Amino acid sequence: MTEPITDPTSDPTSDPTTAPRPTASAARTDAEPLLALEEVGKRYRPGVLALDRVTLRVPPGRTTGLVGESGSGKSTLARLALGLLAPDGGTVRFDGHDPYRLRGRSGRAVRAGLQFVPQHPGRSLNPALRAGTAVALALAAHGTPRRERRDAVAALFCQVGLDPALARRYPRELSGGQLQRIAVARALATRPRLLVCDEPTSALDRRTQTQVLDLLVGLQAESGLGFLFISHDLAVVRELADRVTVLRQGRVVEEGATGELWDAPRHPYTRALLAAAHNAGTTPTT
Ligand SMILES: Nc1ncnc2c1ncn2[C@@H]1O[C@H](COP(=O)(O)OP(=O)(O)OP(=O)(O)O)[C@@H](O)[C@H]1O
Repeated sequence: MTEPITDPTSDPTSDPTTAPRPTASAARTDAEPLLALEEVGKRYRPGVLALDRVTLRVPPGRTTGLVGESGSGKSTLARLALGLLAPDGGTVRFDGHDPYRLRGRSGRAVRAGLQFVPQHPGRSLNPALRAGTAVALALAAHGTPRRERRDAVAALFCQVGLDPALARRYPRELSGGQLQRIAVARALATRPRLLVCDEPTSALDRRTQTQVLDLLVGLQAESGLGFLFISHDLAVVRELADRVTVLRQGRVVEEGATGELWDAPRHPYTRALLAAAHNAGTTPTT
């Protein structure tokens, strides 16, 4: 993004430079967010402003959806949330800590609470390792004793709805849906409080997408996990998000409760995303 962003809307309440920041509505959900990005900016190099004063919060046990088309800054925001990048401006806090500065033993303990579910689990799993070994390595990194790992792997496979026998398979021997469940199992190995899910279902067919979404909903109900759920597809986000932030060219154009945003989108860009979702017929069937 090289030029200042011009907003085509004539609705002044939709303009991020004039509209009130969504603090009041965010504050309504919970007093203390688990993840909070406040007025965050990120510039990769002069002229490439990936994020501009973005505020987004995920309360404990809740789901915040982040939508926007390709290049809007979603993955950059995910990397900031995970502490893989430092912001140029603003603050990022997970459980009160700056994730970029979590170091040492105490830092690792906090960091264990923050995990990632990628878009293409097949690419993030080592093809030379059996699926169970990948999960066991995550358990080992979290300090689970060797003698407990086999049972813990089996329990995690069961938790994500997989037959523990699949732990012996290599990634190439598993379906996309199975790989995504293993990615979730691996993320759960550290008993996280928040999962950052970056397009976790966009590489899956509709039926498998629904199954993975159901899995995430079930995990949240079971263990109070929070999700930052990132997608270009509003229809998918609608399935699980309590609130949605709409990002366009690095700026928040709209934020609100999912149902309200779905029923009465204020910004033309949100309306365009919704229309695209309707036209593509991407609303998952349940
Ligand atoms: N490492 C990088 N170096 C320079 N520019 C980058 C880098 N990563 C991302 N960008 C730029 O920052 C902007 C936001 O990119 P980002 O990947 O965060 O968007 P996105 O919404 O996740 O896109 P997609 O859905 O295609 O993954 C884009 O203009 C992109 O070209």
